[in-house]
Amino acid sequence: MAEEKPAVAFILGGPGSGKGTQCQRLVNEYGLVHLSAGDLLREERASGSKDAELIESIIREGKIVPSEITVKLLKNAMEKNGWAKSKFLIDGFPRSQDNLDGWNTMMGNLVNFKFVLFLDCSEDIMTQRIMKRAESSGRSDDNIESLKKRFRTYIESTKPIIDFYAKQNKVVTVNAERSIEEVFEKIRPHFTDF
Ligand SMILES: Nc1ncnc2c1ncn2[C@@H]1O[C@H](COP(=O)(O)OP(=O)(O)OP(=O)(O)O)[C@@H](O)[C@H]1O
Ligand SMILES: Nc1ccn([C@H]2C[C@H](O)[C@@H](COP(=O)(O)O)O2)c(=O)n1
Ligand SMILES: [Mg+2]
Repeated sequence: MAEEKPAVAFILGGPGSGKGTQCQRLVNEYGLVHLSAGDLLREERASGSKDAELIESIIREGKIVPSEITVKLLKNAMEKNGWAKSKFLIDGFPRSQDNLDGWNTMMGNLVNFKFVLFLDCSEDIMTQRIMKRAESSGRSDDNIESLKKRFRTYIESTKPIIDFYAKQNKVVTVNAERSIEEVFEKIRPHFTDF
């Protein structure tokens, strides 16, 4: 019998829109598996692998790591979590056409892609949140110079991916400017049958 395909939702939005925060809420509520592409890249950087320096320079510059690296990390993490048994929230991916092409080539036929959750938030609010987070996060890209570059990358490379999925009616857009609880209440119904 053919193996069941894991359900996948992509969670997208600008830096500080609340992707990680809302994924954690969904994990607590529905037992989904949260995989943050950024977290996996930071772990890979910390492991000192051959890609570590490249990942660090790209993260600091607010650019996007090549899909060969990121898709492999995501696939490994999905396998570790139990391939077909799990339902995955993939946070911060695909962030570019290269990410999307790499995913389609390596994973397209292996998963049951459901939809993109887009957390829509103004740059002003995202800046306030990231600068607050910077006080304790220790992230090398939580500073105003890197943040400006991340916003540029978001507009130039990630927004077109969200638009691409929107044209196929595959995007659930949620206003992410409200409190954590209010945002979660808007998101929750979309995951009851996920
Ligand atoms: N709705 C909200 N209202 C107020 N603060 C929020 C809200 N959502 C998240 N935050 C706070 O904003 C900061 C950024 O949130 P989070 O890390 O979830 O964003 P993100 O989209 O994952 O960002 P990044 O892309 O940089 O990883 C955190 O400190 C978080 O506690
Ligand atoms: N698909 C991805 C996701 C993340 N990165 C890099 C570049 C981002 O600025 C950084 C942090 O990601 P976040 O934790 O903010 O989601 O990680 C990437 O290159 N490709
Ligand atoms: Mg995050």
